[in-house]
Amino acid sequence: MVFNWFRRQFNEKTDQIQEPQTEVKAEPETVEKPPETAESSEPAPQIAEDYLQWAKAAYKNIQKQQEPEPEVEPEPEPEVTVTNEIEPTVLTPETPEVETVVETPVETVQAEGTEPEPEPITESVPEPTAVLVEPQPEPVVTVSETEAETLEPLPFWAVSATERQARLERLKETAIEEEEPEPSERASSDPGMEFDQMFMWSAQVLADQGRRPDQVALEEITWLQKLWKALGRTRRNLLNQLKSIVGQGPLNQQAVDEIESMLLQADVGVAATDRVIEALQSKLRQEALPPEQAIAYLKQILRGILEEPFEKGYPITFAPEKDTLNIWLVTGVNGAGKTTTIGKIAHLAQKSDYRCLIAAGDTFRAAAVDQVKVWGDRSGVEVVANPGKNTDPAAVVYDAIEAAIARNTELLIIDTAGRLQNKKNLMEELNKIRRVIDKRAPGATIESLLVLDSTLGQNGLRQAEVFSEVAQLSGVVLTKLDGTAKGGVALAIVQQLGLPIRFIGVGESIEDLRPFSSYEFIEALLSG
Ligand SMILES: Nc1nc2c(ncn2[C@@H]2O[C@H](COP(=O)(O)OP(=O)(O)OP(=O)(O)O)[C@@H](O)[C@H]2O)c(=O)[nH]1
Repeated sequence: MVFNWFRRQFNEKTDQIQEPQTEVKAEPETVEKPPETAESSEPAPQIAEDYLQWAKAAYKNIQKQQEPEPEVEPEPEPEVTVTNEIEPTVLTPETPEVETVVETPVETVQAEGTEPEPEPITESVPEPTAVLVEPQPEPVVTVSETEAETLEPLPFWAVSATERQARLERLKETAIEEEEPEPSERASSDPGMEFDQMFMWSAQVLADQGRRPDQVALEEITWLQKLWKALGRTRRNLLNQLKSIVGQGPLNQQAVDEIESMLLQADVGVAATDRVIEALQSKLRQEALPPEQAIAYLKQILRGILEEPFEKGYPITFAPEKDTLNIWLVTGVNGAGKTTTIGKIAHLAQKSDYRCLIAAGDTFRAAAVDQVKVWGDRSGVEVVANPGKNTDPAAVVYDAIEAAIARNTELLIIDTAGRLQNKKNLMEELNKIRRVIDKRAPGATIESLLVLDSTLGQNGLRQAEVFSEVAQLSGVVLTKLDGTAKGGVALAIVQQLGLPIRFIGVGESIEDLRPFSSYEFIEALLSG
């Protein structure tokens, strides 16, 4: 089964008609919700029961997804080599014959301190200069064996009661005699269906967005739990203060002042904080807000800020179009997490059934090129790179487009300059890359993503402003949200730049990046 993360759609590889799932806007009001949950945010017991029913149905559906495919005579699956992280070899003419594209690397030596002379983009196809680095084939193993190795065993709550019992037996045999841990708070009285609170929170977030239990995939629940954990620091800071502020009864001016300082501490930034305070105060003038509704209203204001770019014309869905060439330029200062992000997006594209290719266009440092190759190996995506030092990025892009066209690639991810020292050079380099694309792939859909380190807080904003002036950005990738207690910077960035956040990174591993959902982000910040 393929889960298209870019569209959060669930396309089983059967001819079963999947009801297309509309892109869920973050405002739950705009999405059908069980009527009883339309108003209050605090589920009454009856509503909790609804969530529980929903969770049970989702859990059963997830279990069904995990069952091995029924034994049918499938056509022999092509053997897939899954490569682990190993040193790639740069293909050079001496490399033993391989079927990939091998170019004679052109060693260009630049006089010190001069930018390489821009090569004239001639009409005739120039001697290609980049090489295609294929991950070194490991001893061929079938994907299923590898999946078994690399996939974490299913979480405790996602296996059947018998499997759970078996695991407990195995644990007891090997466990050192210890106090039996207090069972975590159960969200269900039914012994056959014991969910932890995290599963229930994930289920509620999906149910509130109008998702049907039979549309939910295990990897969505897993991601929501990762998001919840990653935002833990920011949530604890915000929620503890918020509950003590709104807990004093209907919101008053003093409470609003305290909320203002709380938001500024969370790096929401002055502009976005002013908007929140203004909205709260005008609401105050209309009606007294009891605690739960005050928090629910605050969530709504914050979501409104994060979704404003969509009202200004940015598309809600940010997904490569199938069966066409999409080119995503990735930019950002070195250290922001650009290379890691490229590897994660390539991995997500692979998982979502897109044919993907990476171009190592940040040629300023050889180390950056090598790093992109390592992430190419990790994600199983080929990398087009130029073995020369400080070569012309446009030449790498040119060859990458050639390779992409030859392979019917659907998503070409281009790593671009990571330096900000000289805005003019950066702008020229990015414009030249766009000219090459316009010339070699005029029909391609081009997007440009800025990778920002969320731990930089307000300093990241200044960086973002410079890039947004020169790079015609489609959106932002916010990294390292797991590393900061100031997740509020997301609001500051959207408010300041008017750009949507497209992806968030919550860890160093390849699974730690997913498309951004303002609803889920705010729920993970302010629920609990
Ligand atoms: N905790 C955490 N670390 C991250 C995340 N994204 C990237 N990193 C780490 O941040 C560091 C920099 O990431 P890179 O991808 O190398 O950054 P870069 O922008 O390519 O910078 P250069 O490598 O200098 O070109 C690495 O140690 C990454 O593992 C994230 O979401 N969370």
